[in-house]
Amino acid sequence: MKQRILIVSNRLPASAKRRGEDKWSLDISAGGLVSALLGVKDVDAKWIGWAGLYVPDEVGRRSLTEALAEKGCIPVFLDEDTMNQYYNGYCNSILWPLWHYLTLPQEDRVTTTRNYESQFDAYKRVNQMFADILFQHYQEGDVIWIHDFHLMFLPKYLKDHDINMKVGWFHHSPFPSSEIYRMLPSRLELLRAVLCSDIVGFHTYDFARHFVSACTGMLGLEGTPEGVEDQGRLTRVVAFPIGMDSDRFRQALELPEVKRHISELSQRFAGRKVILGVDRLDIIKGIPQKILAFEKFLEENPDWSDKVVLLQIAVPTRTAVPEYQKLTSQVHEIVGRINGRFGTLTAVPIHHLDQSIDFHALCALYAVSDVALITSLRDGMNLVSYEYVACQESKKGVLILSENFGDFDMWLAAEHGMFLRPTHGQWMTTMPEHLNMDWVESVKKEPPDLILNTVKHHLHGITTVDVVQGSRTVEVRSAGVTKGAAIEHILGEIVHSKNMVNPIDYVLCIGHFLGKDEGICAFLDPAYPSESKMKPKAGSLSLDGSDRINSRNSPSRVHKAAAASERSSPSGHSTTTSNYDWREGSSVLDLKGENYFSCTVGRKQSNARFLLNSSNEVVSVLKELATATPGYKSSAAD
Ligand SMILES: O=P(O)(O)OC[C@H]1O[C@H](O[C@H]2O[C@H](CO)[C@@H](O)[C@H](O)[C@H]2O)[C@H](O)[C@@H](O)[C@@H]1O
Ligand SMILES: O=c1ccn([C@@H]2O[C@H](COP(=O)(O)OP(=O)(O)O)[C@@H](O)[C@H]2O)c(=O)[nH]1
Repeated sequence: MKQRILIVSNRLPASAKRRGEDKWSLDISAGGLVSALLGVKDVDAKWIGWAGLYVPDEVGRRSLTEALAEKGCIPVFLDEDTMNQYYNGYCNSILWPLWHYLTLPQEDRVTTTRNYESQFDAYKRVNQMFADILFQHYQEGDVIWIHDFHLMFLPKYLKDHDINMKVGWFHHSPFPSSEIYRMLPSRLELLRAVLCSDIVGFHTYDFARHFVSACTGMLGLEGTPEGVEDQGRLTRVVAFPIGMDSDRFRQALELPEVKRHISELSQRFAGRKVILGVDRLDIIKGIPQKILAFEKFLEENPDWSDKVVLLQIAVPTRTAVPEYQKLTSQVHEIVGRINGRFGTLTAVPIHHLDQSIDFHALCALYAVSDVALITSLRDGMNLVSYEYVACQESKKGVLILSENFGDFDMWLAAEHGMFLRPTHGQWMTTMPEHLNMDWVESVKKEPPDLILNTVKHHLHGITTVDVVQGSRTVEVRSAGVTKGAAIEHILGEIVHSKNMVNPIDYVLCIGHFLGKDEGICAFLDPAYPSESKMKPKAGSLSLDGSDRINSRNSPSRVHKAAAASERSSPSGHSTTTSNYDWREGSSVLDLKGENYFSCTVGRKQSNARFLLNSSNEVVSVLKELATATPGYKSSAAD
C-alpha cells in the first residue's frame, strides 16, 4: 500500500473555469509551488485547496467538486469578501512583502491598522475552514503536508483536534531575519501555530536559521541542532531545497508540437539573440529593474539594438492587490518607452506578454533562448531557472541569476573546485582526463534509498573517485576534488600567473559550509587529520607539488595549455584544463599552517579556527582589512 498524503495549499494545481451551470474546464495553475509538487510521485496523494474562483451556488459547488475529484483534488470554497481579506489582504499585502524584505503598507496608518485586524481574522477563519475540510477526508495514518504562509495556523488547528496527526509545514518563500519579522504584529501567534507541526521545512539553511532564531529570540524557546524545543517537545526544522521534474521538460522537447514551436520561434528570431524572462508579474521578481537594465545595455551598445530581443512572459498574478496593479502600469510604461526609443518599423527590442503560456510553448521558449535572465530581488527558490537549464541540454545557453562579478579581480570555483575561473578568464577544469563516467546514467535511475549501495557497488575498486554521504545526498567526486583543494589550486594559479616570488603570508577563508565540506576550514592546517587532505611536509605545507603529484588524492591533475582538452563547464560552455603544471613550479608558495585563517559564520560546531556571528561581521572584518592595506583608497564600491 502506498503512503497516503494529504497535500494542503492555498491554490490547487487545477484552476477551474465555468463553462455552464455544471460544466467546468480545468487548467494547470501557474506558479512554482504547483510546478514543484507535480513531481511528487509514488504516493497516494489528495490535494486540498482553492480552485481559483468564487462559486456561490450549490449546483456549481457540487459539480466542481466532482470534476476536481477526478484529478485527486478537493476544493475549499471561499467567498469574495473573505478571499479579499485573507488572500489579497493579509497574505499578499502583509505577509508576502515581509518575507521578501519589503516594508509593510504605510500609506494611511489608521486605515491600515483597521484593515489589518479584519484581514488577520479572515486569515484565521480561512485556516479553520481548511482544517474542517481536512477533518472530513483524514484517515488514520495519513501524512499531512501543508504548504506555505497562507496556512500557518493550520498545524495548530489540526493538532488541537488530534495530536497524533502527522503534520509537516513547508515555507516556499524566504524566511527573513528577525529584524524584519519583528515588524509583524501577529509574529508570536504565527510562530507558535507553525511550531505545532512535527517538522517544518525551508528551501535553504539560512531561511531555517532565521526561523529558529525568531523562535528562540521572540518566544524564548530553545534552539537545538534538530530544531526548536518547547518543554520537551521538539519541532524539527530542516532545509529541503525544492526541485522540479526535469524529465517532464526534457521529454516535452521531443514532442512534435514543441518541435514545431521551436522551429517557428527560431525563424521568427533568426539573426537575433533571445534573452528570456519568465515571471509572475510580481513585486519581488525585479521586472522593472530587468527592463531598465536592458535599456541601459541598448544605450551603451547601440550596435546590438537590432541583434537582440528581450522576451518577457509576465504571468498576471494577484491582480486585485494595489501594489501589483501599480507594478503592471509601471512595467507597461517602461516597455512602451523603450520600444518607442529603440524600435524600428520592423522590429521592437522588447516583446512583453501579459499572459501565461501553455506548457509546450514554454518549453520551446526555454529551448530556443540564448539567455534566461532572472532578476528577482529576493525569491524562495525560482524554478524557472531550473526549467531553463533542463531545456538547454543541446543549446547550452546562459542562465543569468546574479550580478556574474565582472568588475572584480577574483576567482570563481564551481562544483567543489572541479571548475575554476578568474573573473576575466575562461573556465578551466581540474577534472582528470580519462575519468570513467559510465556508471553515472545507471545510478541516476536508482531509487534514492538504494543509491548509496549502488554507487558503492559500481565504484568498488575505482580509486579515482571519492563517495561522500551527506544527510540526504550522496556525492561522487573525482578523488581529491574538494573545496579545500580548490583553494590550494587557485593559490597555485595566482602564484603562477603573477610570477610571484614572495611567499603568500596570509590566506583568509571565510564561509558557511555543510558538514561534509568542513574540511575546507582546516585543509591547509598541518594539524588537520583528514584523509582527503594531501600530506603536508612536517610543519609546513609546500605547494610545489612534489609531495602530491603521485598522491591518489591529488587535485593537481592539471595539464599544460598545449595539451588542453575541451570539457564541459558548469555553464555548459567548453572549458580548457588549467594551464598551470604543479610539476613545473618551484617552491614559490610556501604557506605555513599559521598563515591560513579559517573562519566560520554563525555555526559554532566547526573545524574553523575563528567564528564570526553574521555576514555583517564578515563585511566589517573585510573593510578593516581593506583600510589597513597600504595604498587603500575608499570608493563607492565599498
Ligand atoms: O498562488 P499565487 O498567489 O498565484 O502565487 C504563486 C505561488 O507563488 C509563490 O511561489 C513560491 O514557490 C516556489 C516553489 O517553491 C518558489 O520557487 C518561489 O520562489 C516562491 O515564490 C508562493 O509561495 C506560492 O504559495 C504560490 O502558489
Ligand atoms: O505561463 C507560465 C509561465 C510560467 N509558469 C510556471 O510558473 C512557475 C514559476 O515558478 P517560480 O518558482 O520560478 O516562481 P513563483 O511564480 O512560484 O514565485 C514555473 O514552474 C513556470 O513553469 C506557468 O505556470 N505558466
